[in-house]
Amino acid sequence: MTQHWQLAILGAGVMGETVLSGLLRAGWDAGKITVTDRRPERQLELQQKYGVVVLDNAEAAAAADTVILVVKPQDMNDLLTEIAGAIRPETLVVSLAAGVDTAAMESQLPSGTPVVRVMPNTPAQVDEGMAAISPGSHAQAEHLDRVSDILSATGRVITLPERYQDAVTAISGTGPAYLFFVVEAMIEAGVHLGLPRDTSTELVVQTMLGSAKLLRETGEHPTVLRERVTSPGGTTAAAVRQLEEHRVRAAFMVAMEAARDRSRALAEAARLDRERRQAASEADR
Ligand SMILES: NC(=O)C1=CN([C@@H]2O[C@H](COP(=O)(O)OP(=O)(O)OC[C@H]3O[C@@H](n4cnc5c(N)ncnc54)[C@H](OP(=O)(O)O)[C@@H]3O)[C@@H](O)[C@H]2O)C=CC1
Ligand SMILES: O=C(O)[C@@H]1CCC=N1
Repeated sequence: MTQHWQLAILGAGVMGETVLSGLLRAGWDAGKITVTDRRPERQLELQQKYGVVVLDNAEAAAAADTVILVVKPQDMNDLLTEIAGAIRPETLVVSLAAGVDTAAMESQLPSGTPVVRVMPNTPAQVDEGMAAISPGSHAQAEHLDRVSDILSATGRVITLPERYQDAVTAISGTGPAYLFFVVEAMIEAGVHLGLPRDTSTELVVQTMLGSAKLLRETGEHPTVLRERVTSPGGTTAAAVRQLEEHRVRAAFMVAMEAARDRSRALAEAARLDRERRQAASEADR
């Protein structure tokens, strides 16, 4: 893959490393990717493991055409303040943070900076990621193409209006955790039914993988696939009745609403933090 631009990944924790390792697996040039992180031991680890150059945030942003921000939402205001002076008119800024909207980022960057907001997920670690991307007010098709190139190295990419991003965060961004939770519960249930833990784990993981593949490859509605497993008066009907009685479907609904609301609350907290800083800096003058 020909990589025409210099990339900086600012904040190489779980998700930053997921993007970095995915790009390198896909054949991107390590010499054209710089990374940053807060802790010196983490910086050394990244340098040794991936052979990438580690810089500070402002240096990395100044040298890059595309700057990918992968810090926690709560750390975003500090990071934007740190790099704003290093952003050139042609620099594309990409954020992977939950809840942080493009208007908020644009307000902290030089006027006219193209910004793209992304919600990725960790299955990108095995090239089965799902990412939704949304343009800010100055992002053009070429910027979306560039972000799509980066994320399609590790999975699927869709472009959506930004108003959907809180819901996307609740579904595909957070979703792997719900599925791991279900897997944990099923493994534990298998152990309670008397299976050895490793046997229960193998049965559950392969069932999860096979079911996902069946959904994707047949394109059938999940209700149809579930009905095919449900013999009249059989074991599945007995189990699903219990899931309904324990309101598992309703629990998913409220859990995902809570994730969506938390995404919105993170944006609101960041907004209040910016206003507090603004007021403090005006009081200092
Ligand atoms: N994990 C996931 O499944 C997903 C995460 N995201 C988003 O990705 C972002 C990162 O999440 P995640 O990777 O899980 O979090 P991590 O805490 O694992 O990674 C964030 C990293 O950024 C570092 N950091 C913080 N501030 C700075 C700074 N100013 N300069 C350089 N590095 C800094 C942190 O250092 P330190 O450890 O010292 O704090 C940490 O190593 C979040 O905004 C999250 O919403 C989106 C989708 C999925
Ligand atoms: O839990 C979080 O806030 C991040 C965003 C989506 C998945 N993990």
